[in-house]
Amino acid sequence: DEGSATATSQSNDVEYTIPVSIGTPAQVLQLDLDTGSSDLWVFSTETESDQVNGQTLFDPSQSSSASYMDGYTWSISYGDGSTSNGDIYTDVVTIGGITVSSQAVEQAQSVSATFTRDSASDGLLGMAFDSINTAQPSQVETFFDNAQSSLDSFLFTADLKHNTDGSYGFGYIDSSLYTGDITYVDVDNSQGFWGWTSGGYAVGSDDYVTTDIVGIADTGTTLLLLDDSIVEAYYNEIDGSSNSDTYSGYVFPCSSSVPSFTFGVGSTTFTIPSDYMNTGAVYDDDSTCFGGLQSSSGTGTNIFGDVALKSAFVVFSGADSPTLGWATK
Ligand SMILES: O=C(CNCCc1c[nH]c2ccccc12)Nc1scc(-c2ccccc2)c1C(=O)NCc1ccccc1
Repeated sequence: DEGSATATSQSNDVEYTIPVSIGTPAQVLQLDLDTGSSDLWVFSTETESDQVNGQTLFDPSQSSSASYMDGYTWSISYGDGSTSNGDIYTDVVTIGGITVSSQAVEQAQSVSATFTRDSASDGLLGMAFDSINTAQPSQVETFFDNAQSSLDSFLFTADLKHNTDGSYGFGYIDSSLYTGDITYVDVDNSQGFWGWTSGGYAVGSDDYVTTDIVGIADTGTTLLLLDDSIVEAYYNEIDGSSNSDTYSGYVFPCSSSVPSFTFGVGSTTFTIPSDYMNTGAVYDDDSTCFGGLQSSSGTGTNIFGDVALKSAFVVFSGADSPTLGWATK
């Protein structure tokens, strides 16, 4: 099979959600497809009611195909400090026309404030590798792994767009979504992520700097998070920029002009346009803007999040030796 689903940009590209059908009859939730984690979890009728804020709740009691996984629990914490946990049912899950008949659907019994506030997302669809799934007493598999036998090709694609809807493809590559060739790079999934190494970077029209940047392709992280040396070189080019404690990152006057950012992929390069590098005004001052490039110090890895991924058509190819494909669009 092959299929695709609309990737809806939420709140100016903070995250991208897709419709996921769960249960019989189908209950459709908007989930944040996240290549940086491996738990499929949903807001549920089991979620603490004071932690729900407009999200659509999955109700296993209304699904004739739901089956409780007795004794199973899950508990996840993300690097930004947000957390969620609960118990697990299996049920039929369909995404972009691809159906997995018995997918572990982790029910949130508790979520942290970040998720409560995020009314645009009814949960996460983890699409990293099974080794970092948090289910106990034993791990459960991702939708991507469970769908492998029914996908024409064992891959999914991301065509994320700036302030508009893009798409995720499953099991096939839609050649109308990109131009030129797809450049494939090796993936190191030893940490459970879509890990890869970029060959270097350039700030605006400055010279390209050849240097290995080891990072992950992460649709679940909004920003591009890189080493301090690169981040400092970038903000040196923006008048009035500073690393703000108040806003926990680099900010600059919204009137400043902002350079593009280029990163290496194999023997080619991709350029993030200037307007993707400005995420807009901070919450309490509309003349101060927050940068799309921020420091990765403290994260344990460089993260090519949505700011970088939406500059390309990206193929997540999950054979035994997984690869990442990048194409211009
Ligand atoms: O967890 C994921 C992917 N799922 C995110 C789901 C999610 C987590 N809050 C969410 C809030 C809304 C929607 C989805 C999510 N990626 C990785 S790998 C390493 C780190 C990390 C480790 C240590 C320190 C920092 C990052 C993260 C991380 O926390 N990213 C989110 C983030 C990164 C920076 C700032 C904010 C969030």
